[in-house]
Amino acid sequence: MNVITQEKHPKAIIVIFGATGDLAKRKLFPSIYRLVENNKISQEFAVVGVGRRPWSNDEFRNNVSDSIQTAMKESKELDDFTSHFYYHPFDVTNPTSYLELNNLLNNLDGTYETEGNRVFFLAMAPEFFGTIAQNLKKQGLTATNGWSRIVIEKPFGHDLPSAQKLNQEIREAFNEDQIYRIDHYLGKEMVQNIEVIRFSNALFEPLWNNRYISNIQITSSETLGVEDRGRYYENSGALRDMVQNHMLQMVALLAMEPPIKLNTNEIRSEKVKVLRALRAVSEDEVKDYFIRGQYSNGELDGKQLIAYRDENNVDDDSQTETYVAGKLLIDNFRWAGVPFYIRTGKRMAAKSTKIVVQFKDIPMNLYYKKGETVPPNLLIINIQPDEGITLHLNVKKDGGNSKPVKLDLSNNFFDGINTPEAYEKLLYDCMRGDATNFTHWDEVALSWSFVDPISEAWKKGKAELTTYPSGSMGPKEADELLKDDDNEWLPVN
Ligand SMILES: NC(=O)C1=CN([C@@H]2O[C@H](COP(=O)(O)OP(=O)(O)OC[C@H]3O[C@@H](n4cnc5c(N)ncnc54)[C@H](OP(=O)(O)O)[C@@H]3O)[C@@H](O)[C@H]2O)C=CC1
Ligand SMILES: O=C1O[C@H](COP(=O)(O)O)[C@@H](O)[C@H](O)[C@H]1O
Repeated sequence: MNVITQEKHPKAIIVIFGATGDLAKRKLFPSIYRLVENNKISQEFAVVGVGRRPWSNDEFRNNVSDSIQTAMKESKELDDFTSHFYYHPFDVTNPTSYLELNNLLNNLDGTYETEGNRVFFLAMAPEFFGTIAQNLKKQGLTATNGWSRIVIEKPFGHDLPSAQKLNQEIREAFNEDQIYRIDHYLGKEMVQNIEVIRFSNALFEPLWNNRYISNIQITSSETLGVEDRGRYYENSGALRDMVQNHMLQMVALLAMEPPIKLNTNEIRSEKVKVLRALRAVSEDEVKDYFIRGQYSNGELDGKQLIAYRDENNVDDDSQTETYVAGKLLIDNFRWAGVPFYIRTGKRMAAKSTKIVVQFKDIPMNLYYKKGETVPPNLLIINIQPDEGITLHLNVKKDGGNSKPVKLDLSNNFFDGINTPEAYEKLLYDCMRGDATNFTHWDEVALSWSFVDPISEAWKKGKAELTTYPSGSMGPKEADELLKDDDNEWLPVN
């Protein structure tokens, strides 16, 4: 059972494994800064960074300072803040070094009165997750008077068997309620808003089913290419990188039943039921339900872009997909017959994550001429870069009969554009013991079970790998997927 602390300003030592890396610099340090600045966590905090580089505390603090200046786009005196940061270099595969780390943590515990509370944030490659978890336990770092929690970055495995193995290794050292598996989409303001939009509006919930909804489309497109992550991405592809986690989590939130209570166990259990109800796609059916693509060269905003195969650390003949579109069916009473279309890709025309809920047509067309169709009502949940909701309605306007209009509740309607960063929220939740927006093992396992036959079919060449020009919205084959159902992708930019 997770106990959410009532303490307003939780206190703990945060140990970041991989503190010299990209994630720590771009996301974690600025998030900790904002938590302290906004008085969310106790001013009595300490952060210990672990990496192999032989940095001193001062070098580490300068790196933290740089990261915050870059993220906040301002230069502020940060010495006071960075004085809470300590660096402890060691190779995480060396068990004896954990004893020295423990001594440091015990000392800092005394200095900052953090009551033995520890967050171990694993911002490192997944092959180290099991070793670190086990050493933390064996060398006594979790045996304190306070609480110990472990935060695991993605990817959580490569397929179901590897995820099971990893889970077992972590579970030998930590209980499920101490494990916080990060899916940073669950920390996004508008992803968290899906539940609120659904369950606090009499307008939507009665319509949220196969009687009134025609289809749901989830798009998460990126303009960035694979950047310097070719080595990782070659073994991952868009299916494992985005679909297995972020996309399926959004499907689960959109499709789940109202939980009995808004607590961790009830919400997770409803999401699990959705993942269990996902219609499995057999290897031979994959080509009918999923399209995979890879970006070729192209142009975006006047800039020439190279093909995926020409990126660093990418095979000249790579078969890795940088784009996936799919049609998912949920076999339960609420959703039978309603396709959930998903698409995600790199080097697309726009950076945009949006959910479009398309309602069914009204029974009779009174206002449009014969041959004209009434534009469908749409509820659009804008996740990023704009945050908000847009409702497409038809009203009488400009003296005409009926015209489509948009009811737009965007950023400035909500409380400011500066909604907290996903990592900021998730770190705070973890320190309060709230695991609701982290993925339970059952969700991870079910997601891999769904995704594995797809990657297996692709590995066996059972479906074509198409290409799409960089700067486009993906391969044309993805349009066919919807056309077969008389649907089409609705624009996201
Ligand atoms: N970067 C991102 O935006 C995202 C990253 N992730 C995940 O976060 C994790 C970290 O990613 P990222 O920060 O990009 O990776 P980096 O390669 O930038 O950083 C890796 C870190 O691991 C440390 N490290 C590697 N081997 C050892 C070792 N044997 N002992 C001690 N430290 C070691 C490195 O320290 P040193 O070099 O000093 O040894 C470095 O701090 C990965 O699981 C990734 O998938 C997830 C989502 C987004
Ligand atoms: O987890 C990941 O997400 C990012 C996209 O995240 P967003 O918050 O910018 O939408 C993606 O670029 C990366 O490949 C993937 O690992």
